[in-house]
Amino acid sequence: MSRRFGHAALIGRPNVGKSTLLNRIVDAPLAIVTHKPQTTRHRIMGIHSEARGQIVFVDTPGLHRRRDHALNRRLNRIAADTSRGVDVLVLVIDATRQTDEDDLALAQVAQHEGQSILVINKIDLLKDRAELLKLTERWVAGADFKAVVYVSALRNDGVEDLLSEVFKALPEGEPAYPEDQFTDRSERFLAAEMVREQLMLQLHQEIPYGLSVIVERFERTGTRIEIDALIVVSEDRHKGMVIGRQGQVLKRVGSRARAAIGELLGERVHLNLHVRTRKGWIDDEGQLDELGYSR
Ligand SMILES: Nc1nc2c(ncn2[C@@H]2O[C@H](COP(=O)(O)OP(=O)(O)OP(=O)(O)O)[C@@H](O)[C@H]2O)c(=O)[nH]1
Repeated sequence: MSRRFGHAALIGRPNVGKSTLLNRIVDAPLAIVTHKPQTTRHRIMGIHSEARGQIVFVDTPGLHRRRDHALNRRLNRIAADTSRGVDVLVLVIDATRQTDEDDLALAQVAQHEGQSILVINKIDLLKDRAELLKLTERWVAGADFKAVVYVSALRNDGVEDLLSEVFKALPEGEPAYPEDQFTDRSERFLAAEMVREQLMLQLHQEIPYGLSVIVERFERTGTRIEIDALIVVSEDRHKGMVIGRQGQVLKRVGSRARAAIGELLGERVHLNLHVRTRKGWIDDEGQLDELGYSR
């Protein structure tokens, strides 16, 4: 059997479960997952390798209706750029809830020249199978999908079916990455994302949007990895919230992130966190560059 190789983009509105699905596929906490929408800000690749071949999955930030911040405009552009030039578009929707932001993603599928697959995710939350049929009929009418796959990323149901459908849609080809590599991202980047994940879990709704994490030092000493990470907030009053009374919040973030990074990399980690205010960074093109957001 000849092997297949290609790229598949996961698209869909924020919070439908794209990151959870990507983590299932690569079997690692690669894309950060929280209960808050707009978590994914960067383009992340997850590489799946097996006997049938290799699929490079590209996770994209969910498309946003609001274009009033420079950050949102960049996120929408990354999502649109990513879906061009891939072999397969995988549109993910939430079985329990659709909004007009899903229509933005559907329009992207309708324009795509390659093949597309529809993933109806979170089926664990759906009690009535008849609902699922109605939902499917409605969505397949909107674009020319090669397949429809029912998934619960949370319970790891249907992920294998999705992989089979993607392989069918890919051209023959040899793997481009070593078989043990599961992402294109550096360990440094993954460490910063894990600190950001913990911050988002610990803080209130308002702050995480204006918050970024930079790893300033990532160094292997004999027995462990030493990491210095800087947390950037956009307002002074947020600094206190990140630190918490007697440093409690920051301490909790630090110990959980340290454990998560250690687990992902399989090594002992020492993590130092610092907090600094940079006013208005989410609207400042220069600071967005510096913080690593691609243009
Ligand atoms: N019940 C259930 N919840 C799910 C499932 N998949 C994802 N979720 C939850 O849905 C929420 C959003 O998941 P994410 O994976 O962050 O969604 P996303 O599409 O990557 O969101 P953005 O990063 O904002 O684009 C999280 O709370 C997940 O735990 C599923 O199959 N079933």
